[in-house]
This record gives sequence, C-alpha cells and structure tokens, in this order.
Amino acid sequence: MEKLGHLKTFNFPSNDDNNNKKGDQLQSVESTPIGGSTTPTSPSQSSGDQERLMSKTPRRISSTNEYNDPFSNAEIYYGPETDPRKATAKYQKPKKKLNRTRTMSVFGNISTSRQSMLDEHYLKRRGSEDDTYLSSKGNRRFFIEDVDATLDELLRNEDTDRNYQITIEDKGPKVIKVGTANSFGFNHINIRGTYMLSNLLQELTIAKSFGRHQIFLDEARINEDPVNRLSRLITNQFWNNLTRRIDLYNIGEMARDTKIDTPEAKNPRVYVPFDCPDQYAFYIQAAQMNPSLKLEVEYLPEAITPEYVKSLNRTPGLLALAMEEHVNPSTGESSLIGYPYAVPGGRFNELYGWDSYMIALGLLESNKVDIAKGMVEHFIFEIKHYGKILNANRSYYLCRSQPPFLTDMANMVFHRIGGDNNPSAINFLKRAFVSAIKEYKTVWASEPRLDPETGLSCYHPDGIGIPPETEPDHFDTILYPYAKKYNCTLEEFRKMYNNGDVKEPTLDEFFLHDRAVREPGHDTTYRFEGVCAYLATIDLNALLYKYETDIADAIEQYFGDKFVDPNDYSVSTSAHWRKLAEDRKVRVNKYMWDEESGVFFDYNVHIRKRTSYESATTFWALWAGLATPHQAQVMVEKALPKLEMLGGLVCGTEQSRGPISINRPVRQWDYPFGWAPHQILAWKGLSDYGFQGDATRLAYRWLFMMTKAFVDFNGIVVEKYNVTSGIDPHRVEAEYGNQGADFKGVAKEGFGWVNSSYLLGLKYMDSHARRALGTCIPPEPFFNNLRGDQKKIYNL
Ligand SMILES: OC[C@H]1O[C@H](O[C@H]2O[C@H](CO)[C@@H](O)[C@H](O)[C@H]2O)[C@H](O)[C@@H](O)[C@@H]1O
Ligand SMILES: [Ca+2]
Repeated sequence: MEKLGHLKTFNFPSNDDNNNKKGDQLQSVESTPIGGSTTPTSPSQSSGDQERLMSKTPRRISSTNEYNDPFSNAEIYYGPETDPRKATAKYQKPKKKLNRTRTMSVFGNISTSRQSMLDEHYLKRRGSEDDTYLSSKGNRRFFIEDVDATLDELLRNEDTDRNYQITIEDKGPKVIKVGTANSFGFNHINIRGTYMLSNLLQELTIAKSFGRHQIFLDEARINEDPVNRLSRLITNQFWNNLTRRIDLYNIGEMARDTKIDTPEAKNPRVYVPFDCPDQYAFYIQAAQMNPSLKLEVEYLPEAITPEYVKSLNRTPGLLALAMEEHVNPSTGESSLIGYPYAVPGGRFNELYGWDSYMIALGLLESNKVDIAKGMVEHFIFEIKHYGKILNANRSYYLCRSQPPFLTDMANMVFHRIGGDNNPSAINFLKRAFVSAIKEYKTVWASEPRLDPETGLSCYHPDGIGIPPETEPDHFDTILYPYAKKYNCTLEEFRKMYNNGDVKEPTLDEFFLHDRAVREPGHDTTYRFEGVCAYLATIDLNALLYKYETDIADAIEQYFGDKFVDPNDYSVSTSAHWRKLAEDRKVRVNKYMWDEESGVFFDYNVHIRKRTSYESATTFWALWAGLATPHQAQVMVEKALPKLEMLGGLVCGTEQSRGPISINRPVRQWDYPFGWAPHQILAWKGLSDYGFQGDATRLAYRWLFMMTKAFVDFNGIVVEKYNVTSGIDPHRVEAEYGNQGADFKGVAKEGFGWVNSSYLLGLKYMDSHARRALGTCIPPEPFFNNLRGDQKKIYNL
C-alpha cells in the first residue's frame, strides 16, 4: 500500500503534457506528491520508485484527474494541519514525516536543484501572461510560490475596506496575477472578479492554516459553480466544524462561551446532574489531567429551582449531556465519550433545542446520521435529568425549553438507522417516544404552560430576573427610567433588581414575558413583547398536534397499542392520543383561525382575545397536518402574498410589526427578516398539501438570496437574512447582530439551520433552476422568462 500510495505521487502540476516538458523533468528528480508538492524525496521510497525517479520516466498509474480532485476536502487538498518541519525538530525523523501521498501543496522552499533552475528564470523577466495557458482547455492550475506574500498582496490591493474579506463593496482593481503551474510560476495569469478573488483568499487562508508556504491550486477550485461550492462546503466542511463530541481532552473547547462576561465566567465550568456520578468522575479526571485548564466541575442539586438557576448567573457553565462507554481497542481501557452533536455556530457554541431539529434535517441530507442520532440521545438525557429539552445546555437556560420537535426527529433518525428491520432502531425509537411523552405531559400539557380554560399551550417558562445571556445593552431603554428613579447607574440598578433589593412589579411582568420570548425561539419580536407568556401561539399548538399524532402512531405500531408509561404508570392507547389531537384541532380552529385573512393568529389566554400579528408560523399548521385542505387553499391565496418577499418568506408583515423608531428598534424576528426554519417548515407544509409549486418558488427565492450573498460577500452564510434586500441581505443590524458574518478570510462553519436550508431547498430545484442559481439570476427575471409549462413548476 505504501508503495502504491507513493506511486500516486507521480502527477504533474499541469495536465497539459505538450507544454510540460520542463515540468516533467522537474518532477522526475523529486518526490512530488499529487498536484505537485515539492517535498524532498523520502527515504522510505522503494528502490523501484527511486529508479523511475532517476530515469526521469515517471510512471502514471492513472490519469491526473483520478487522483487530483480539485474539490477534495481541505485536509486532503492541503494535507494535515501540522507542519512537518516542526515535527522534524521534535522527533528527528524528517523524511518519514514527509512521506505523504496526497497533497496539492508545498510546505517549504522548493528543492535546491529546482530552485537554481527557477532562479535563472526569475532573473530574466516576470509578469507576462501565459498564452499557452490561457488557450489551454480543461483543468488549469496555478502555482502560488509564496502563500503569505500572495495573501498580503491580495488583501492590500483588494480588501479596501480592511475587513479581511473580498466583497462587492471593496473598490480594488479586482485582479491579481498568479503564476501558472506548468511554468512553475514563471508565467502569469490574471485572476479577476470578486467571486474568484474571494475564493482565492479563502483557499490561501486555509492553505496557510495547514502550514503551507507554496501551493498548486486548481482554477476549478476558485471558479467553481457557486451552488456546487456552497453545497460541497456545507456537506464536507461546515458540518464537521460545527460538530462537537465531548472527550477528556476537548472539554475546554466545548465549555467555551462568549455570551457571559463576568470574571467568574472566565474559567470553564461544567454542571453535572446529581445522579450522574460517572460523568462527575469523568470531568474531574479531565480537570486533573489538564490543571492549566482550570476546569471547575459542580454537581447540580436534585431540585433545580428558578432561585437556584438565578444564583448561577455569575458562574455560568456547560450542562452535561449524554455519554456512552467507549473501549479503547488497543489498551482495553474503557472511558466515557459524549454522543456527537452539532452547534448552531457563531456565539452559539452549545446544543440548542429547535436548532438541533433543523440541523438534523441537513445532517441527514449529508448522510451524517450518527450526529443526528446523537442529538436525539442528548434530548432523551435532557428530559430525564433536566426535565425538558433545554433552550440550550448552559446553566442560564435551565428553566426554559424551545419549540418541540423530538417525535419527528426520532422518526427521521429511526428510518435512517434501519427502521423496522433493526431491533436496536426500534429500541431507540421507543426510548425517544417514552421521553417525548414525558416531555409532552410535564412540560407542555402542564401549568403554567397549559391554559386550562382553552386547553391550549403557551410558552411560559420559569425563571427570575434579567436573562443574563442577552447582549449587555439590550434592556437599556427599559431599565433607564428605573435607574433614574433610584438615582443610580444602569449597572447598579441591574444588580439591585436581580438581587431582589427593589421590587418593581411592572418590570417583573416585563421580564416574565421577555424570558418567555426566548422559549419559542423567536427572540425577539413585537409579536411577543410584553405578552408572550399569555399567548397560545399557532407555532406551539401546531407542534403539539404533531406530537399527539406521532405519539398515537408510535403507540399503535411499536407499543402494541397499549402504552404503559414508566414515568407515571398510566396506560394509554393510540385512540386517546388521536382524541387529544382532534380536540386541539377544534380549539385551534375556534381560537386562532381567521378565514378572512387566511391566517392562524395567536390567542391571548389572559385577556381572551385573538391577536392580529400575521406571522409566517401560520404555515406550521400545514407542516403539522393540522389545517384542512380548504384552510391551506385560503392561506396560499391570502396570507402567502403578504409574506412572500424577494428572498423568500419574511417573519411577519410590515404592518404587523408597526413603525420603527429610536425608542422602538428593529427586532430580529420581525419584518424585514427571514429565517431558515420558517422557510423549511413552509416548503414542507405547502408540498404536503399539494402546493409544490409555491414551495418551489419560495425555495428559489431563498436559495437565490443565499447564493448571491455567498458569491458577493466572500462565501458568507449567516444566521438570518433581510429578505427584502437584493444587495446585502446578510446585513442585519438587530440585537446581537448577524452570526456567521464575523470571519477573517474564510467562513468555516456557515450557520447550522441555514446550512440545512440550502441542502433542503436544492431538492426542489431542477437542473434549469440550479443553473440559474449558479449565475445568480434574480427571482423576477428568472420567473418572467420561463416558458408556459415551466411556469407551472413555480405555480406562476
Ligand atoms: O442570546 C440571545 C438569545 O440567543 C438565542 O436565540 C437565538 O439563537 C438561537 C440559536 O441559534 C435560536 O435558537 C433562537 O431562535 C435565536 O433567536 C437563544 O435561543 C435565546 O434564548 C437567547 O436569549
Ligand atoms: Ca473587504
């Protein structure tokens, strides 16, 4: 294998044999890993290899392309993330370390023999364009002889607003000369335009992070169709960078949290459920193994009260998640290891509730089933030990949940791990449903979330005081009059209020709703401000309807239609759960449906009045299967036109949001912003009710907006978009800003649910639409230029 692997290294920087005589000679005197890395010959080469090298007749075992995939992952394209020269110093085994079989890149300076040849050329002239290169067909390649210098030049000339990104807003010449591969950098070619230059910046940044000083770079890699590039990055890189799996060594990284900035939050801290001694021992071991980490490990009490949660505000920590036993095959030692999960990204470096469902949809699209399954395991653990699926696994989220999706998530994973044919899949499904039933009964169908009068549920979490994870100035406008009243600073007032030193019932009421606003995941919006805990929302009640029907199906199929609840010993049948679903449907129709506007509105259980905020979550009634076909039709005719914008569905109508002013700033879950979960659920709901064309049209809009931002703004993928903006939809200046926008050189993770939305949206696109997206054709010209029969695809 070693030998064969090494033979693979006989590749050439150009696939143009006619123009490659010099390249052949150069290659033949050195061990040249695929793509033309100029690492020195390894002593571990076989003598046959050596002979071929010395005879200058390198043998190809296949075509260049077979081994040189211009779209391979960065770790393959640029090699391992360590610089062998450093390893050399440490281990004194230089040659062995360099015996890599696949790389497109170069670590250090090129060999002396080649250097002398190139030096001659360098003295003569540089800067002419490589005509043979320009006219050559097929895959062309560049030789970047100095990655750092090219990066500097690129940023100096092209990043004119100095944000380490090359975008349409930069005013540079939009062109850079780079060496061609078949001349080893002697001849040059121009790379032009924002998209290619920004891709060059991204590739150089990655190459540098892998310790590369010189690289060969395929033109195809920086000129890739953007739809392919984005889906490739999501599938092969973004998911990996968002995935976490707790082990003894990485807990520092997992525990990292930028949201809270108290001195006590500096050290990483883990809270462990009182009845998980194995996990406690595991974290203590992790702390002892790396004392410089200063990891603090604490048990949680058996009863987790709002007072206790508030007491942790200054000492926040990560909450333990599900772990499994792992036996090291070489030592036979067993230890715990966490189930994998994916985080949303940006400042959200923990396991979220509804994000996880949306992310799981995308992970499954990318065949990353084990991570989606891991997240279900974590939810089972959270329900058992924390009493609910948490907003996220940090101590300050202990009192609240997020929109419930566990039953659907478990079903999806179940089918991907073998379904009915796999007994362990059935066991997994049953465990998940036992947990979901507990969650349903104790969280959503119990007070204070259950309104006994209407039988509907509200987002009404426990908790005390100001949510500590919010950005520091978020409540300034609200708190300012109180600071004035007590003649103190805002900070002093915050402390007094949180400590209970002052009593302000109006403020208590405000924060009851503010904490509630964070449970529906729609934090924040004028739809919920000052009222959230009293609203039976269409979102939650549609999701609970889905729980009820999913539970009925599971009881019928997997529990012999008789479910003995191990948590409260009650017995129920599928008929019981179907009745719960039917009752909920009747109530939702009675309290929420408005035929005239075609919208399911929220219902205020406190003042017993339907609200009038038109929200995109009205489509969740379709996703859950709660609406009638007639209601779906009315929704499409009346509500959809009000919510459909250039870039897809907007959160709510502008009229519902109301006017914006200095005292009434924009909120991120209001007009004009659009969010991936709204798109994903609406596409599915509309398709389920036969409105495939509307779903496809909405998906085109969303994908266009994402692709255009990706092309024009250095590969950006963000948490949310301004769906009314055709120029810079990623620019959202609300609350904590836009996650995913803050990167230097290259975006590495996108944003969880937005990544999913791209992969899912593409499933609605035929090849014609994909091509149009690849050239960023805006929705209106695209739709207007369709033929009659094509228009039907988009219900136009
Ligand atoms: O820190 C402010 C808020 O941040 C979270 O909310 C937002 O991000 C979440 C993760 O992507 C997402 O689930 C939520 O819908 C977003 O609005 C967090 O969930 C909030 O509790 C928190 O207050
Ligand atoms: Ca810039």
